[in-house]
Amino acid sequence: MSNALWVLVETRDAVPTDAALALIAEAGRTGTPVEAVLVAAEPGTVAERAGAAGASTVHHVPADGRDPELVAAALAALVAEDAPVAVLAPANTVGAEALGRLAAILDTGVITEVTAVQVADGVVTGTKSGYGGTRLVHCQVNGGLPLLTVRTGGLPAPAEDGPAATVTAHPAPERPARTTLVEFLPTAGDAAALEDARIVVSGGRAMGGPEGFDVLRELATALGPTAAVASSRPPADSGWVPVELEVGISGKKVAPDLYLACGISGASQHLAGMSGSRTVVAINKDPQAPIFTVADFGVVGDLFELVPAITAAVRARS
Ligand SMILES: Cc1cc2nc3c(=O)[nH]c(=O)nc-3n(C[C@H](O)[C@H](O)[C@H](O)COP(=O)(O)OP(=O)(O)OC[C@H]3O[C@@H](n4cnc5c(N)ncnc54)[C@H](O)[C@@H]3O)c2cc1C
Repeated sequence: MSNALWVLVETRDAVPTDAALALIAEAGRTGTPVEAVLVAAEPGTVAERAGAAGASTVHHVPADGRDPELVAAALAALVAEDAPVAVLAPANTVGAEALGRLAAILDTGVITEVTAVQVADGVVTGTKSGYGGTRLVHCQVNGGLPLLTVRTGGLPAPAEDGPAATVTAHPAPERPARTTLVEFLPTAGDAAALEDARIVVSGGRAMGGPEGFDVLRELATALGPTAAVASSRPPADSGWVPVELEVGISGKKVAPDLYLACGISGASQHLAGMSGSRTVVAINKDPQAPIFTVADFGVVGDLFELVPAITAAVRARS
């Protein structure tokens, strides 16, 4: 059995995502050796970047890493050769589905949406929010190989000062027959940015329509490329923004450094998607709005006056 934590590394245009590199560094903070698993046509720059972030080895499987069924099959074949201490993946669409499938293949448990990982005496524990975002809980897998999806938005960027990792080549998995990925459709640009964003500017029903989100996009643009726009459920349900921008129990789970909730009341279903955020700032006209109970900083006022003023202040500083 390998004594390492395995981290599933995703790439965009053959470059590892910031989320994957941050997850390698988070795994390294447990004091356990870290190895990366890359499912992609070519290793690209992953050996250098993953090594610099703290991985000693990159297990390279030449297959389409955007297909969760292939990723699960690749991981299952690797685990059969050399089982790790645990497998970690970013808590995004591919990571969640791939580890869910892997759990079914290996008959083990998967802990989803964790915000921190600990390893003590070989036992892996994931910290996650529970009970609608009102509590933090520690979870462990009983018996089988622990699988964990990790929210990466709030993880610090790695130092990237380590040596390049060794690349170990593995054969492509046999294609599982249950599904065929026919075509990748483009997602909204906003949606692609949300999962890795360190700042999330989120709007609720108070935005009033699609054009209401313009003030949030202007603020996100002023804050720079690490900022992205999100929404509560009503704007997504009403078609004001793409459904991929919805945050909550039935939407995306985000854990950025800063979550700015604008005109969002703070329903438990929404809190479940953003309670892992490091700092929450809320703007709401109603001083009794429940969002203020979870906010680190609250501003009672009209978002259509306050948000443009914040944007102007950010632009003035930069
Ligand atoms: C099964 C289920 C799943 C759900 N899943 C989700 C989910 O994943 N995500 C989610 O978000 N919701 C989800 N919901 C819906 C959830 O219960 C709430 O209805 C929803 O979150 C409310 O959205 P909101 O805060 O934008 O709107 P509202 O609750 O209507 O709040 C709007 C807020 O804006 C404030 N406001 C109005 N005008 C202004 C202004 N000009 N300036 C500043 N503040 C202003 C108001 O004071 C109010 O607090 C789910 C519900 C169910 C039943």
